[in-house]
Amino acid sequence: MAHTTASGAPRDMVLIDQQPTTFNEADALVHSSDPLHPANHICSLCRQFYTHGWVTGTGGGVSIKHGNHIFIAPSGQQKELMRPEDMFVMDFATRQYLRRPAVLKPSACTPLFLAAFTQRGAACCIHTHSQWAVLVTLICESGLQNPSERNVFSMKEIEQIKGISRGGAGSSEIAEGGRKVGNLGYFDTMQIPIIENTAHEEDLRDTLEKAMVEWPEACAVLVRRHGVYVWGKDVAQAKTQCESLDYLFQLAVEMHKLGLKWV
Ligand SMILES: CSC[C@@H](O)[C@@H](O)C(=O)COP(=O)(O)O
Ligand SMILES: [Zn+2]
Repeated sequence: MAHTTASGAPRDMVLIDQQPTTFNEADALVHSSDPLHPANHICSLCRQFYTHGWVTGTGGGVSIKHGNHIFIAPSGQQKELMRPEDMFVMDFATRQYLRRPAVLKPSACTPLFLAAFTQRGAACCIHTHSQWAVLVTLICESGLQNPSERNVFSMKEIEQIKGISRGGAGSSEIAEGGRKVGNLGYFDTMQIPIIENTAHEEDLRDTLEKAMVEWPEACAVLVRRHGVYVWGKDVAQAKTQCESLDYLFQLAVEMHKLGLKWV
């Protein structure tokens, strides 16, 4: 059995740095025997997402909002090897870290995850580097599907579209801002905006927030040549929407190769 950390360092070294002999209040935030506790859940989700090719090579990530606490994985670490004690915990109201593991840095995706929690009332946000998501943004960029839709991915009349909600988070009939909620129907056109990539992940925040405002029904934002951010009112909704979208992105790429139109 490999006794190494997500960064590849011997596990014992990090245990000395990160696990004080006295179990303090900050550490209590990430220790639970409940597999659905956010600190445990992020680790198991990352292991699953790794097998889909969504978070390989340290890319991508996931964050969970639990009450007033935001759980965030560390930056630049192997996502499939995450441990609960590697998690950062932020107070949502004050944006102060309640727990910062020594040595590690919080994910560069943090401002993007916070945008989903703040603007959409989401409780989970997933970022993938899925090749299907990247390819869809490249096909849109080429204008070969629809020259007037380089900044949005549209699809309709595919059964899996019914797995996508309008807005991704919220449970009432009409959410804040007047947008409709509930899932898309078979004859609805699903539209996912595409924003341009930036040199640094955190610099995506302004355009991602703008896209959230301009596309109030979208439950995700594609990032050109990079991946996708998908959110939901809870972990289950964020995860299943991410799965449905990845299915649709792959299908779209295969349809494109066959010369078929998406809408
Ligand atoms: C392969 S590096 C990818 C990163 O630059 C970034 O795009 C990403 O998704 C993960 O950022 P991280 O700060 O490691 O959580
Ligand atoms: Zn990324």
